[in-house]
Amino acid sequence: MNDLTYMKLALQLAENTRGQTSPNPMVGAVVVNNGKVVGMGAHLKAGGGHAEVHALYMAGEAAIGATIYVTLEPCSHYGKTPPCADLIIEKGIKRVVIATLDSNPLVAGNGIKKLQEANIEVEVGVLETEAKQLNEVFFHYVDKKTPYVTLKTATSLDGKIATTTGESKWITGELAREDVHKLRHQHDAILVGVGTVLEDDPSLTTRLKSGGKNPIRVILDHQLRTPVEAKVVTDKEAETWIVTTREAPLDKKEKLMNLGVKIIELAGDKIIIEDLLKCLGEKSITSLFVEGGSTVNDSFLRSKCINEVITYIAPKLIGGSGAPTSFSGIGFPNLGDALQLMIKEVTQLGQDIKIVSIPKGE
Ligand SMILES: Nc1c(/N=C/[C@@H](O)[C@H](O)[C@H](O)COP(=O)(O)O)[nH]c(=O)[nH]c1=O
Ligand SMILES: [Zn+2]
Repeated sequence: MNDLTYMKLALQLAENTRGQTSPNPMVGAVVVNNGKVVGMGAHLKAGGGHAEVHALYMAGEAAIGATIYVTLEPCSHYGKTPPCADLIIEKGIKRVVIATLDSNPLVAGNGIKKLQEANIEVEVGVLETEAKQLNEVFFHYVDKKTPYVTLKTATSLDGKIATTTGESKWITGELAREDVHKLRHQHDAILVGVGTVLEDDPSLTTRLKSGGKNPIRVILDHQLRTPVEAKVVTDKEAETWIVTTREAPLDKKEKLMNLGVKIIELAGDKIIIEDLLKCLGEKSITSLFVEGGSTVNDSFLRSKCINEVITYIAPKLIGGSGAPTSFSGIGFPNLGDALQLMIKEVTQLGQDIKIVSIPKGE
């Protein structure tokens, strides 16, 4: 067993908390003494104990002279819990192996400095790429203060999201749709346009056999056309925020607010995606799952604010020039302006293909 083995275990512990630690990063820690794992832990929720605290608590006396593997630099500032760097020193740890530094420039390196001043051996960069990938949403949010945007589409082989008569249930199969619900669980918020609310009356909740949390539902609706009897208003399954503009009629605003909907009014008479993301970031939304429809997708596409695209393709041919595709609106008239992506992953889910891609140059 070596450093890689134990850091892989720490990364696995962190990965399994995906969707429950926001707005904090996912972190895993493993304490090893004389070739034996004597403690392990993960940060389970924001405000809860950090991974190192759980692992050191489990290790007890066995932490003396041991090595701790942590996927992110131990914190050195008093947040909701005392600094882990101090605890590591207090518990007698001899060596600290860290996968990656904290991305917050205010704290990066302070934890390490504290440890080295206490004559603890520190090594940084073990499985660094994996650790950065694990928390790419967190690092993006710390850096930009806006949510990491994942745009998802589900189409037939000929790129349709519905038939010419608007029928769309379902294009993709069980496994692909279950995968979408896992993504909903992992995101702080899910976003659709009012067109999708009017067309599908979606609930936008997470329905997984193993349970899962419902993301906050964000509806883009600049004239406030969302019906008061829509599921997202009446089902009380999750918070619903409707983003609108000064064009919204006052009486409709009051009616929806009385039904528990949060109304976010942006300046101007149309919704600018950059302003929307800034506003959501200020409300601690670190990850946003854009589930369409085609008008909203077009606005995000042209805003160049997409961080990841997930495309599900079903082996069906729907046809019909009037059948909608995943992006409508004006798009990019010049091919040279098209959003160039890089494919990161292609998997098959039942009969459907899932493609994960990111904008080139990300
Ligand atoms: N038509 C399809 C989708 N359609 C996606 C959206 O248009 C739907 O309104 C939304 O998923 C409905 O949300 P719900 O009510 O919470 O189930 N998405 C998919 O992955 N496959 C499809 O075949
Ligand atoms: Zn900590």
